[in-house]
Amino acid sequence: MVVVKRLPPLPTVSDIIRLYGLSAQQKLSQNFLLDLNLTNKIVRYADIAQSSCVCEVGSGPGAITRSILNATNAKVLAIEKDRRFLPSLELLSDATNGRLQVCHGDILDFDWPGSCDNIVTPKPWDSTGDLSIIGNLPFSVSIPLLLKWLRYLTIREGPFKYGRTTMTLTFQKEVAERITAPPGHTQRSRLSIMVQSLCTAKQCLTLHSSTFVPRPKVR
Ligand SMILES: C[S@@+](CC[C@H](N)C(=O)[O-])C[C@H]1O[C@@H](n2cnc3c(N)ncnc32)[C@H](O)[C@@H]1O
Repeated sequence: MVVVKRLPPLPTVSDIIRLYGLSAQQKLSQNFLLDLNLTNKIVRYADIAQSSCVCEVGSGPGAITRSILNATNAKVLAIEKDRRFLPSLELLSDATNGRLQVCHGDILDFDWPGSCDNIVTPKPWDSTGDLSIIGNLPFSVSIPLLLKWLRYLTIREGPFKYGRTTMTLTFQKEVAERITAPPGHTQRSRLSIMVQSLCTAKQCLTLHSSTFVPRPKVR
């Protein structure tokens, strides 16, 4: 039986936002999830219990981060571009005895080998790897990031050199529909073909815009 060490009592994510004065910035697509029941559900869909390392893209105030830390014993790399979130993420890191590592930077330039080679054991390409990726993606970055990762997939580089990597990511609804559209579907596009030729893609959950704070202007 695997015993998962849960986080000690902490201020709520809403308290963290208030305490640190973390107003959302539209230019960084900051739309936060504050409901831990929902972030727990997202993490359950991600099925990361067996992963030894979980990379979270854009941790922000850390609700998904907390859910990952409560659900698994994995090492968590929180990649966040906005330095205003670093103190609150470091606070969370202290509560985990360093199981959470905070990486300040842009996910588009992330040094995968430098950050993961010492933590993740490479597996054969066709078997489940020890690395998982999760993220409530900044909408402004989601398509360039996906295209960059598809390129990495073809050469088995970046996050894809450790075996099969599970990615659980949020996209705008119409982008998710394009990614998963089967042949003949009205949303079938180049994106559907590129993604589906390299990955198994499925839509797990539809998040209503009212679940984000602030509410995004897109669907
Ligand atoms: C939609 S918010 C999600 C925040 C948090 N994970 C949540 O669910 O509440 C996107 C987060 O990604 C961060 N971000 C934006 N662009 C980024 C980039 N290029 N690299 C890393 N993080 C980025 C933002 O600062 C923000 O914290």
